[in-house]
Amino acid sequence: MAVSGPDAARFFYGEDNLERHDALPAPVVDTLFGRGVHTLDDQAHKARKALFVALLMHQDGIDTLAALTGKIFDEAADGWRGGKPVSLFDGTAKVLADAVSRWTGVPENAFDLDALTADLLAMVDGFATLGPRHVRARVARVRLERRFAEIIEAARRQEPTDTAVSRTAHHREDGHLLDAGTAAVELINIIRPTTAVTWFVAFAGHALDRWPGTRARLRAGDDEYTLAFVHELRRFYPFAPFLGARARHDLTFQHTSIPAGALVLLDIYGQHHDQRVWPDPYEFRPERFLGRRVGAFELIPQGGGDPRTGHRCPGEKITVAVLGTLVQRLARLDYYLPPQNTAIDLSRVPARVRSGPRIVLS
Ligand code: HEM
Repeated sequence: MAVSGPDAARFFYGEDNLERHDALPAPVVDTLFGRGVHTLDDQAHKARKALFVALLMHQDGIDTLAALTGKIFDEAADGWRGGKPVSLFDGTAKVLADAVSRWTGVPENAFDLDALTADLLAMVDGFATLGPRHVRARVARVRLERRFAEIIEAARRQEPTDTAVSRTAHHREDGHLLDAGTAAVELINIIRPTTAVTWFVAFAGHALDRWPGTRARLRAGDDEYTLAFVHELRRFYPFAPFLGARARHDLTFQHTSIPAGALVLLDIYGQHHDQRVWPDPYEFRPERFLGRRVGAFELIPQGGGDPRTGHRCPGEKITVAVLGTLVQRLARLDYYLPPQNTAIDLSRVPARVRSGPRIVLS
């Protein structure tokens, strides 16, 4: 059963209504998420989630990652100059994979950066599609889980430090370390989705092209407007289309019965384009977020409710901070879009800008 709207989100995240194990299709687990925190419930979820909250929701750490990403983006953009078209998508993905690897403390020579970036993108790009992209996603997951398990084992042979690699390696539940494979899955659950912010940077390139009036306040470094722009990006453009969970017992939602075990889908895209919540939902208008307090169940590209206790994404603050830094930098770059097809390709999940977009820096 599909449900939509803030009341549906409240119901979806309501204590004791739904559970996650067995809710995600195997093709999604075997590519995008791995067998980790996304599939846990109750006490097991609480214990695992504590690790992510500690690693990802600390303001100093968020600021450090955003600043590092900005610095690496500036260096990369210098290399994009010279008149040749560059894919904003590919260029940004490499910046993000580099920044998050350094921030989490992945040993410097553990990966070839291009190969790592390609594998991280493949896991996101192929989870919802059968065929070659899906095969590529599975191969990427197997390869990265194996390599990250080695990195976890190496970290265990060293004194604990403050990095995410070390803290994941030494994280204990019920007094026991996680097996190295599971610890690897959870480390990838930080590195992969940070790289996935690429999709939204590409959407920002699309938005700046379609609505050039949005550029000035970003360029000026107006942080309040930048936050509004980032929220509007995450509302307007499609990313995760829906979330799934199973009814723990017989339930009723808005007079409709949901039998125990039934799959409940929360329609994210539908909620973000519901005009009762967002007037003129198909207009890209960052101003709608200025001065607006966003409720915990209204804007849900990364889930709803409380990320500390429920399944809501613990990386949302990181996403917002990193995107804010990058969209301001993008707005300040002097570039143009050569002729290309910038349509949003909805046949892909996640959708993406068909051409990248490709930009030319002067
Ligand atoms: C492109 C940006 C991102 C999007 C669209 C996104 C979206 C989501 C969604 C929809 C969920 C599932 C919520 C649920 O099951 O109720 C989720 C969970 C999660 N996300 Fe993100 N995310 C993003 C970025 C990040 C980042 C940057 C990190 C880490 C640095 C991260 C780490 C996680 C983790 C660990 C979970 C599992 C939480 C749990 O099951 O308790 N995500 N994300």
